[in-house]
Amino acid sequence: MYQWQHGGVAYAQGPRPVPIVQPPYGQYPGAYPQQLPQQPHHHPQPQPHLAQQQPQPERPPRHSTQLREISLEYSYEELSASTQQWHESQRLGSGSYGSVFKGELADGSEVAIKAIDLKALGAESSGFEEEVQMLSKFRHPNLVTLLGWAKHNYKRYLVYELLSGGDCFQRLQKSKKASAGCPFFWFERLSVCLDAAAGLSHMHNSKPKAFHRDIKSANILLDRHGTAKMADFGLSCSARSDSLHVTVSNISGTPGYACPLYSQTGRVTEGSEIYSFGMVILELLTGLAPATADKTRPGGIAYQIAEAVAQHSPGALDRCMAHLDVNAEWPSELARELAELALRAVYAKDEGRPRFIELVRALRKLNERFPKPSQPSTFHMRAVPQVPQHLVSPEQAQQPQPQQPQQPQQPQPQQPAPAKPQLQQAANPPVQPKPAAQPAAPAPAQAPSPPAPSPEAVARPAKVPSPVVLPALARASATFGLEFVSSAAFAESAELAAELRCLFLAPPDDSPGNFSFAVGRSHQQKAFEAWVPDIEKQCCISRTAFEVVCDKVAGASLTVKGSGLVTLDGRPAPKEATAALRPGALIGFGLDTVLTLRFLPDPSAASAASAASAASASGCGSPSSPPPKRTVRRAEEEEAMPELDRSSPSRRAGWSEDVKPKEEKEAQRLSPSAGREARAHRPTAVDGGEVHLLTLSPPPRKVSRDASSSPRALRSPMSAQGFDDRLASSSMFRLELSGDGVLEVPLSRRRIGPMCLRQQPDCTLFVGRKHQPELHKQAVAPECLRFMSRDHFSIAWEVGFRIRPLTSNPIWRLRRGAAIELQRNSSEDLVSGDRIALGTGSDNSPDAAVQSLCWLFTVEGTELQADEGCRTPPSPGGAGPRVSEEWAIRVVRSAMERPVSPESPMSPARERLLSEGGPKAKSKSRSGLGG
Ligand SMILES: Nc1ncnc2c1ncn2[C@@H]1O[C@H](COP(=O)(O)OP(=O)(O)OP(=O)(O)O)[C@@H](O)[C@H]1O
Repeated sequence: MYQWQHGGVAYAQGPRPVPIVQPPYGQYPGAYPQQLPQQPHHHPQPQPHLAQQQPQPERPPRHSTQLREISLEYSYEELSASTQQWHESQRLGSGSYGSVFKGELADGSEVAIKAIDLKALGAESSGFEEEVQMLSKFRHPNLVTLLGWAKHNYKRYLVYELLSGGDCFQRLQKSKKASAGCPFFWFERLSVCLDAAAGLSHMHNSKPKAFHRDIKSANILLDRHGTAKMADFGLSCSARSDSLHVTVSNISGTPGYACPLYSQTGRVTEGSEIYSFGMVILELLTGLAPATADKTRPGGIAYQIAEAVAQHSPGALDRCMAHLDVNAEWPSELARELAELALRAVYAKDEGRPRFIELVRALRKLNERFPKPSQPSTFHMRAVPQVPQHLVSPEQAQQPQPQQPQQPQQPQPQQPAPAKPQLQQAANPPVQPKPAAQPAAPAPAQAPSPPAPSPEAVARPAKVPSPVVLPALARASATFGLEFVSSAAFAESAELAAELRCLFLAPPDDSPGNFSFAVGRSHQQKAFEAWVPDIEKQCCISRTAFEVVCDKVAGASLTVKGSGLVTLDGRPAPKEATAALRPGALIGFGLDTVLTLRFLPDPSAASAASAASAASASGCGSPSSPPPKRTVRRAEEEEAMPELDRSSPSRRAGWSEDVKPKEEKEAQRLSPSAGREARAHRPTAVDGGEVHLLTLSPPPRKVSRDASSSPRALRSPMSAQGFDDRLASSSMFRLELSGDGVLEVPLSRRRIGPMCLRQQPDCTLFVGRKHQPELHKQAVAPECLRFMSRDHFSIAWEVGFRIRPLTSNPIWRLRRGAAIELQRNSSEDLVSGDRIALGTGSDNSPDAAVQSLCWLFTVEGTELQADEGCRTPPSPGGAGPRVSEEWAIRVVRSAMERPVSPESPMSPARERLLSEGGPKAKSKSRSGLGG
């Protein structure tokens, strides 16, 4: 076992993924033998440490003249001076060749210098010449630029442009640690895929064809703007003339990424490179490592992707979707398409894999279709000085301070600690994480002066202050607070430890007027984990769920950032929508409201209440004292909150007089009853009659009357005009689950909505076990639940409602008795009264499926008017579409007895019968009844 360092970051104990050496390993996946070499070495022979024990015969360096002709030769002295004599502080990282140092050349340009020891590696296997030759041949924005080289005795140096964003592998690792404050979002990962594919495509489409041979995330470097470039060409080689492959004798690469066919035969093809690239895409999608140290077997290697995704077995796509890296916040549709592409790339047979040019085109299209969100996430906003972010959870202050995201590789000069509010320091000095111990550095000839801050660093905005903790005494100085109200695990705050009852948020002393706080699982990780211990339920809360912007003039507002549903006073707030935050506003998370917090502009009140309730909970309260408000009179307090705030000017600390009327108006609009309602129906916060969108951008769109998708074209059972009008005016719909597989629970527990999508073009409702875990658990019989996908389908508004299946399980849409099977990833229109029948494994026909499990889609205000005598009987689980079998058979028979011409529109009641009638109705409908 050994500690593996990569780019200055120490990773799991155990062997680093090692290059492949002959003889080729057996069958993939998971077939690499346990006796993999333990020492990282890039080139098969000789191994570095062995070479040191048995020195190679001295040979003069070769090919200098030839290299001089193709690339610039630097003097050793210049490189040495640029790196402060190879000072440890300049080391960017180490690979199998040696180390890479950051240097500043005499002209001020920053470079990365790779030092290669030929004595240790051998001239033939160092890859030095290959790299110079290959990189000198190519000039491409997505291939690292080699500026030149140098030699000194048995040392060789490669001088590259400096890519200060670090490598992708490191970036992924850091994104997993919430404390590192370095998220790696889906749009960044997608852009990395496109960039890297473009660089590789350039190599493969050149003449002669060039092969990288070591494609992996660690060899994709990022510049400071996030552009990805392929690096490390030590193993690269070119084909002869027009040949499409090269057969090599030294089969090298990295396990987990290397194509199994290549590792068996030594035959390098574009397909083998595509395979490695496909593994990189899977790695970026899932955050899993293609190969990593196996913690359970000393010296063993775990193939996480092969184990989790089993890319060569049926169902790989669903498994990949189930293992998506939540840190990336992948949009489901994009992730699915990207996963499909990746799985094609790692297809077992070379011929079935796409070529790089295809990959580039497909990735470019995805980049266009899924552009980077217009409003930068909090992570990016942190680079803007006026938007500091403070996390004031006591636990998180114990964690290491976040690093600057754009400069993960660069050794930073010691920065003065950010100023903290004096009161906080006095009362409870925050724990400062100790600086990581530097590895012992060879003593430099002269004590080096600390590296001067780069021009880039000087130009960079002031470092954002780190999260601080507000100790108990300082809480009164906090500007805002988020108070715990209830969660799926805790009915009230008194059940929680006192310090978890309210998050206090405060700007630093030196902050300008406005500031913002990001709220979500990555920012207040410990608090969210404590509030919602169930991991499945935590998935409903985005890592960056929303951002609170505190503007001293305009007041506080909330902007939804994540894809997890956020409700404000029981009303769904679409992504990127901004709403004013009234004092006491209730903020809910997830469709099933797994958590409710209350926004407090002046947390001192909450502090007092928390203290009182803590005292009560711990039995310290005076026996004669009145019961603490928080535990006993929560409902009254919620209602009184806006009133209290209006009546008490002191509670308006930091709020401009100018905004009072607006704020009061807002408080009135979001009436106390809204909060009450949200709490009363905790399992479905969007439940309730009056749900509408908050302040929206862009403004509501007019409904298009496009003939193909207009409600009229869909042959609505309502009078055409009436339907259109209603649809145009209604933006609400609901989904109700029914069928034999549904447990007898009240309607509110098997219903999603009413909710609104229409005014937000990119707002999508996702349905599946992952998205409504509570509803599925409560409403679906366990035997059905077993077969249900985590991602079932999505509903979005695009002129009309559209449904898009996301699962490989069969799904049917039933309309007026006619069933169509929906194809995964292709969308179909959805109109009020449609049923979405879910195949649950055994029920692989629409007839059986609708009987066992289906969603009824209803647009508010367009409910079908059933004929007299044919009304749906009350469902055993409450009002709703569920019908008893006996009733269904009866009404289906009566419906069948009435002749209906296919041309003439059916009566709504008949449609309803057929769509609810079960197997017999369906078989009849296909034989002509349903048209
Ligand atoms: N041009 C560059 N700019 C900035 N950092 C770089 C540059 N080239 C390499 N590095 C960093 O230096 C470190 C070592 O890189 P190197 O290519 O030697 O090893 P590796 O690719 O990580 O491992 P191996 O060579 O064993 O596959 C990596 O962390 C990489 O991110």
